Amino acid sequence: MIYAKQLTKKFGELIAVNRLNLHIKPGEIYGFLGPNGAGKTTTIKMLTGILKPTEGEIKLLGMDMEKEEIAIKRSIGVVPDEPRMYDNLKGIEFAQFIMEIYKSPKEETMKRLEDICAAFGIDYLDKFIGDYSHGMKQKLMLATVLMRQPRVIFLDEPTVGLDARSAKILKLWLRKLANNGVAIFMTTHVLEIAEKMCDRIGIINEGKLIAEGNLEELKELSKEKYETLEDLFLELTGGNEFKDIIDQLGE
Ligand SMILES: Nc1ncnc2c1ncn2[C@@H]1O[C@H](COP(=O)(O)OP(=O)(O)OP(=O)(O)O)[C@@H](O)[C@H]1O
Repeated sequence: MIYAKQLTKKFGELIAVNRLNLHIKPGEIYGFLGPNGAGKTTTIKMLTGILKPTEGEIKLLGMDMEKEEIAIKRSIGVVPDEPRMYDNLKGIEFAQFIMEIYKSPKEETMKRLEDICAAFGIDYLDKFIGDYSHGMKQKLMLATVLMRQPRVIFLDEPTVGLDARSAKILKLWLRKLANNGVAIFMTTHVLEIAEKMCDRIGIINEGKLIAEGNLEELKELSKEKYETLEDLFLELTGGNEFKDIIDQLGE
């Protein structure tokens, strides 16, 4: 569903993503973790056709990004960390606009949108997007992606800005989609979410994928037997340099 081979992005001298290999299967929720500036968003941008890689190969749903970019973009769903929408449209107008762009069957998609809005507590489709909070925009963005039923979904920090209820609904919703064969690629800084939600986790640091596997496999990789993903993550990404500071702060 998601395949990347030797994926690399350079910004001048900086290698933001360095020879990344990924292989994500149908029904899998893949968590992509890494410290600030590690290369997560750059990876998502390349995988979703927003940014052209310097080197490497991308295939989504068996299609080659170089040859079938439009067909890929039509088939996938992307929820960016900063949802950009048209402030002068009402929520419902934005949803209809998306349906038209993607040529979604109207009646059926509208029915799904209603169900999603009911689940996420979206009762503001008749109001202008310009008057929404960050979380309200995030939920509308999610709804307009989910209503299209894409087979592959990318989410950049999906729970940021969501209240506890919406975050919980999102987790359940994504698991249901995965059970139906959808592949989900998400970044998060919330390690607890990765631990609870993801079937497999990849850790990127300074552009390189330094570890990958399910929770048990990742724990095997660490020098010490860690109980939590947080401790393991800190070890793998060099965060133990801060151990003294953490000790001073009394943890
Ligand atoms: N358009 C750009 N031009 C130059 N450098 C960039 C550009 N976009 C990203 N970078 C750099 O590439 C590196 C990776 O950035 P990226 O946004 O992918 O990190 P991230 O893992 O998503 O970080 P965060 O967790 O803070 O969102 C950083 O050093 C960043 O400064």
